Amino acid sequence: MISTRELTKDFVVSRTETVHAVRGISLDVEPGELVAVLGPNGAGKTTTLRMLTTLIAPTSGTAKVAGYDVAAEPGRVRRQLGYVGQGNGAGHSQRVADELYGQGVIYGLDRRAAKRRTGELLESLELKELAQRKVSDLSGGQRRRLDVAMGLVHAPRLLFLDEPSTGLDPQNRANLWDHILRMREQYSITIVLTTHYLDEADSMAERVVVVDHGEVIADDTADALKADLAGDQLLLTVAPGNQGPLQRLAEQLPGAREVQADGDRLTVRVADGPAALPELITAAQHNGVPVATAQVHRPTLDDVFLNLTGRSLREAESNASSNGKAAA
Ligand SMILES: Nc1ncnc2c1ncn2[C@@H]1O[C@H](COP(=O)(O)OP(=O)(O)OP(=O)(O)O)[C@@H](O)[C@H]1O
Repeated sequence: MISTRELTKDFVVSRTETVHAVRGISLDVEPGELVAVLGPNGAGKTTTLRMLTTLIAPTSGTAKVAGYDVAAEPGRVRRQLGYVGQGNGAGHSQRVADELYGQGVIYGLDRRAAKRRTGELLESLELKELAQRKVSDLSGGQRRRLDVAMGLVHAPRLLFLDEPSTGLDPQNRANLWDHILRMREQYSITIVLTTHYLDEADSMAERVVVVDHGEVIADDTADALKADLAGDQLLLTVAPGNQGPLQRLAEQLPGAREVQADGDRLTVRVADGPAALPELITAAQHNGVPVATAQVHRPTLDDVFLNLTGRSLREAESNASSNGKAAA
C-alpha cells in the first residue's frame, strides 16, 4: 500500500540554514496494516506524512502510495487516501452534516452519494445527534471524530492520522480509538498514524515505526521491540550504607546485567523479573541487608527509545513541549 525508498525532505530556511527534516526513510506498509509512527517533536513524522499525502514534494527519494508515485501522480494518490491533520480541518460556522456533505462533493461524489456517505459516517462516528450543530460548538472529542469522518468521506483505502488523539482527555482518547478501530473493520482501510502517546502505540498498533532525527531507528511490533531489550529491570531501595552489599548480591543473580547503584537505589536487568525479585529479596534477608522497596519494571516503548537513542522519549517530549512545538 505504501513503499518509500530513501525518502528525503530538506527545508531551506535561509542561505545558511537547511533543516534535514527527513533523511532517507525506506518504509513498506501492507494493505490492512495499522502502523503507528512514534518519535519526539521535530523527528520528521508530520513531514513524512505530508510527503506521502502529496502536500509537499520530497527533496529526493521515491514514495508510492496505493500504487501511484507521489511526485508523478499526486492527483491519483490523493483520491486513494484520507488525511486528518493536526489542526481541525472543518470550518467553524458550518453545520456538521453540511461540512461532511460539502467535503464529499469536493472529493467528486455526486449529490446522492455524498448524502448517503454523510448519513453513514454520522451514524458510524456517533455524530448523528450533532448533525445540525455548528462545528464551532463541538467539544474537542466530537470535533476530532468529525475530522476522522471528513478524512473518510470519499471512502479512501488508506487513512493518515496525524496525532489524532493529542489534546483529548483519556476518556475521549479511548472513545476516538474505538471509532478508529471500528472504521478500520467496517471499511477495511490501511491506517498510518503518528502519536506521542507511547501507551497508545503500544496497545493499538500492530506495528511501531520509531523515528528520530528524520530517520527510522526501529520498525517492528511493540512486543518484538520490547523483547529485543531482553529482560526486565528490578528496582530496589535500601537503607543508607547497604547499597554495596545489595549490589554484590544482585550481581550474583543468574544472567544479571547493567547492575547500577545510585544513592539508595539499585537497578539490575534480568531475564525474568517476577522470578528474580523474590530470589534477590530472600538473599538480602539471609545476608541481613534491609530492602526498603522493590519493584519489577517491565520494558515499555520508552525503554526501547532510551535504549536506541540514550534519551527518554518522555523527557524529549516534555523538553520539547516546554520549549514550544516545532514548526510543522
Ligand atoms: N515548512 C518548514 N520549514 C522549515 N522547517 C520545517 C518545516 N516543516 C517542518 N520543519 C522542521 O522539520 C523538522 C521535522 O518536523 P516535523 O513537523 O516533521 O516533526 P514531527 O516529528 O512531526 O514533530 P511534532 O511531533 O512536533 O509534530 C523540525 O525540525 C521542523 O522544525
